[in-house]
Formats: sequence, structure tokens, C-alpha cells
Amino acid sequence: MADTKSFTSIPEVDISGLYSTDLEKREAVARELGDAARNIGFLYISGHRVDPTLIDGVRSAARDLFALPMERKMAYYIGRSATHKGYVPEGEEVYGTGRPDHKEAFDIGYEVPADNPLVLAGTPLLGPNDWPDVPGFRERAEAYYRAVFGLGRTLFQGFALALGLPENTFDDMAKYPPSKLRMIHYPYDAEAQDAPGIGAHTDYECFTILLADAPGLEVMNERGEWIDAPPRPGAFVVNIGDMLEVMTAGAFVATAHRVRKVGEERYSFPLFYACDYHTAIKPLPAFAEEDSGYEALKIGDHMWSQALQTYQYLVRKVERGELALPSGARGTATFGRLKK
Ligand SMILES: O=C(O)CCC(=O)C(=O)O
Ligand SMILES: [Fe+2]
Repeated sequence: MADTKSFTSIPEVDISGLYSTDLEKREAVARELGDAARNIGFLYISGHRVDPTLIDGVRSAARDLFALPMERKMAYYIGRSATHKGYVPEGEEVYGTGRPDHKEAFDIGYEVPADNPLVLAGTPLLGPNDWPDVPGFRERAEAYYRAVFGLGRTLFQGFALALGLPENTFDDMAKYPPSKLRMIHYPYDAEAQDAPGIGAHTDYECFTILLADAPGLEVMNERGEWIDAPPRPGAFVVNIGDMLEVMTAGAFVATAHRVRKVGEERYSFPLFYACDYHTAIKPLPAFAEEDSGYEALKIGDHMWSQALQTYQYLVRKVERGELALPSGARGTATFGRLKK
């Protein structure tokens, strides 16, 4: 077989067959999903059922929000949030490269009510969102979130089939997950000196469903070359995250990607599909071996520890001893292609 890991383009999978009552049709899609997840870790999906009006809605909600004056955005500063949600100004996030990303963002969590036992127990990342006072923002953001999260559930059933597992394997694993929808705004800046939009990284969760409105996303192949993943009309970009790589003991791969220095203003909307906070990140029984090289770590602890090491307000809290890394925390960039 050809060395598909040195891919030079990203495949597109029409997932409409996943909605079929005919198992053979679902399996046919699953085979394509599996090929892409094993060999590339990235794919486009078309044939999904997310209503275009919801996509327009999330885009207009983001434009309304980012157009606000800085002091109004900073009223929702993530550093003031009890559960790590809200406005993320440029310079707040710094990955391993030490260079801040050239972007601002608004982080929306899975809406978990304040009286939920997980919230009452003080589980990091989980709780209600502090919705900005922008007309219709919450409605548009939540409608998009719900639709794309639902798509994630369907997609996960396809991945389960692709892995030779029962289709419902993952159905109950994401009831109140620390899954974020991020609205990201990369402002155009003619003065920007070689500043990447987002530095190279893998995503932490099971997989990511991304909507973007302009080119800039690049994906690293096995030879270390950067392959363009521009948006395609009607399609989402999907990529495998750290958690699913571990659950499959590396059968599916969390592939590194980045956003290059922007030549035009750009918006993007990744939804990170995670399992519930206390889900152990370890190979599923079907993939477990004596020596898989993966230590058990909870998905939430992994996500929280990564945030503690990359968001500057959290880095300072750790330095001051106000917060501590969860036990077993890994450094940044220790999964996927970057771990090599
Ligand atoms: O903006 C993009 O296209 C990708 C964003 C991304 O990789 C991330 O937020 O993890
Ligand atoms: Fe990413």
C-alpha cells in the first residue's frame, strides 16, 4: 500500500449515508471515515445535516461580538470566569513556541446548570456560560452548538463502526462534557511580523468539527510538510484529537496543524467534541495491550492541565500556588505527530 501518511491533500467524505437506516450504507461511510482517521487524522465532511441558517447565525454572532469595543469584551474576560469560559484577548494563549497566537477568541462551554452535581463538586471547566449582552448572541451560539454537537454524536457512531466497535460505544460517554465551541477572530494586521495565527498543536479532545471562512489552516504530514486545508463550501473540517488517539492506542492519529500568518481577516469555529470529564484516557478494551505506552489520565484533567500551561492568567495562578496541575498531567505537545 502507498505511504498515505505522506498525504498531500485532505480527503472529503460524504457522510449522508450515516443517517441511513441501512447498516450497509452506514458501514460504507464508516470505511471512508476510518481510512482518513487512520492515515491522515484530517478530513472534510459533506452531506451533514447542519442547517445553513445556523452557520450564518454563528458567523453573524461572532462578528457582532468581536466588533464590540475592547472594554466591553473584557467584561467577559476568561480570567474572570469561574469555569474557564469567555473572552480570550490576543496574547492570552501561548503554546510551546513561546510566541503568542495572533488571534482573539470567545470560548463557549457545554451549558451545564449550576446545580448539576459535577458543578457543585467544583469540577474544573464545567458550569454555565456567562453570556454576553449582545442581542441574539446566546440564541445563535446555542443553536449552532446543539446542531454541531448532534453531528458529533452521529460522527462518533461512524468512527465506532470504523473501529469495529458497536455503533453506540460512545453514545453515553458525553453527557456533560467539557466541550468548547470557540469563536476565533484572526484580525488582519499589515504590520504582523511572522506571527502565526495559531502555532502548531494537536487538539486535546476526541475530535474537532471546524467551520472556517478563509484559508490559513495547514496540516502536517508524516514528512513534516504543511498541507493546506482551505474551507470547502458546505463542508466541515474534522480532525482527530489526542483523546481518540489514546483510546485507539494510536490506530487513529491526532495530527498536528496550525494557522499561518493571516493575509486577510479570518473567523473560525472549532467545536471540540470531548467525553465527560472523568472519562479515563486509556485504550478501549478492544485496543488495550500490556504495553501501550499510554498512562491513564482523565480527559478533563488533560484538558485542564493543558489550559493551565497555555493560558497566561492560569499560568500565573499556578506560579502563585493558587492552582495546581492535576496529577499525571502531561506537558504540552506530547501527543500526535508533535510528540516525536
Ligand atoms: O482556525 C482554524 O482554522 C483552526 C483552529 C484550531 O486549530 C484550534 O483552535 O485548535
Ligand atoms: Fe486545533
